[in-house]
Amino acid sequence: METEPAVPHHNAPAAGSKLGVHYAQCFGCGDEQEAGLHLQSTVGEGRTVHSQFTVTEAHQGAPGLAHGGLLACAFDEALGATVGNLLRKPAVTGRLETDFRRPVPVGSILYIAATLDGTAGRKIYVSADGRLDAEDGPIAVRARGLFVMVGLEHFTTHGDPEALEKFREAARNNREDWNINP
Ligand SMILES: CCCCCCCCCCCCCC(=O)SCCNC(=O)CCNC(=O)[C@H](O)C(C)(C)COP(=O)(O)OP(=O)(O)OC[C@H]1O[C@@H](n2cnc3c(N)ncnc32)[C@H](O)[C@@H]1OP(=O)(O)O
Repeated sequence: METEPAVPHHNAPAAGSKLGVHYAQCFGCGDEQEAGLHLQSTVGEGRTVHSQFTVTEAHQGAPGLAHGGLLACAFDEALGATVGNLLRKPAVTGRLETDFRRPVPVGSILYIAATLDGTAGRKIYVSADGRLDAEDGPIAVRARGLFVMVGLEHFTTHGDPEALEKFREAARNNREDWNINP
């Protein structure tokens, strides 16, 4: 199947919109996860989303340095937020590749710029660069992801239906519409 350009949903948030927490318990963005990454994201121009993540002592691997797995988590979240908010269709990570180019010290801010690269049927291709301490800082991490669109039953079958209902209620209160039938 040919890859086509990804077209943002007509109700996708406009450039400049700050994206809220999608789920309070999410390790990537949730505000009820004390040691979580607390990623904050804003929609950029075109098919981009910009996210920031401050590396704390809770995120160490080697002393004073971010753990690579947590950096991969930050990219999973940033790429997932890009897919979910721009396409507004439920999708899960099928594949995530990360290149770690520079060490990321505790106290750094990682500036992650993610772009929707294309779609092929249910597959969504997305990639991101993470720069150290400034939007034009040196690239520390690069990632490419393949997300796969799923129906809502993916979450009701495998996840926690009660928590999912609260999530949907919050989305309804925010008047967010999801296309749940990719
Ligand atoms: C309001 C909006 C707010 C939104 C905010 C949201 C923010 C969210 C932030 C959250 C961030 C965190 C996000 C997370 O952390 S999501 C959590 C981590 N991910 C998962 O748990 C997913 C687990 N995997 C699965 O459930 C299934 O394997 C899926 C659903 C992915 C596919 O199983 P399914 O049976 O349904 O489909 P299929 O197997 O026929 O595959 C379909 C197509 O895909 C291709 N394929 C599949 N896998 C791979 C692979 N690894 N490499 C290359 N290709 C792969 C496959 O070849 C096929 O292609 P084709 O043959 O058609 O060409």
